[in-house]
Amino acid sequence: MSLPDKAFPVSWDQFHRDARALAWRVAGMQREWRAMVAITRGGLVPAAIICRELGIRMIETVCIASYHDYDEQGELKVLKNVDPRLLENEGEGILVVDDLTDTGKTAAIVREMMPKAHFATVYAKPKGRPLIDTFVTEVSQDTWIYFPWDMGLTYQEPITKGHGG
Ligand SMILES: O=P(O)(O)OC[C@H]1O[C@H](OP(=O)(O)OP(=O)(O)O)[C@H](O)[C@@H]1O
Ligand code: HPA
Ligand SMILES: [Mg+2]
Repeated sequence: MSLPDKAFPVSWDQFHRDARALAWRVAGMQREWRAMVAITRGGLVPAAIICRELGIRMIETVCIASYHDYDEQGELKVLKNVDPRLLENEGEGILVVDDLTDTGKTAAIVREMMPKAHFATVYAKPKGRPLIDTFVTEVSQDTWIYFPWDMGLTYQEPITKGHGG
């Protein structure tokens, strides 16, 4: 796997704060949501935080699998679709949640199913941004976001090691 130029590690605390900030933004729209759709698997985490904040109890998933590398994304496969009732009215009143949009390919597939749904992600990269209605933080396209559920505590070399410090 090739490594990204820049790394953006996110702790559980920071993710909770950022997901809550996304909930505040969506709450500010003062809309009633028919249901929330989480894009698995990454979207399940912000979905849990946001549905709690917004009082949404009807939670559905759309399950999409992809082979992912930093600069390469394989074919996307829809493993499970949403309940057809949510597709009524082109997804109007549905809040779709994911952890991030990168190339926008995942969001584009779900957008095709529900063109009128509201798409919210915690993080966004420039290519995916046009596909998303609300997000919290934008990072550059050459940044890899490291989510807390993909990380563990490891020893860090001192910054000055090997530099005469
Ligand atoms: O905008 P894109 O380039 O499509 O990338 C964004 C998607 O990639 C990640 O999911 P991934 O497919 O890695 O699967 P996961 O959520 O199961 O980890 C992330 O959770 C988004 O869903
Ligand atoms: N981080 C984690 N998963 C991802 C990313 C990222 O920056 N882009 C696409 N899937
Ligand atoms: Mg995902």
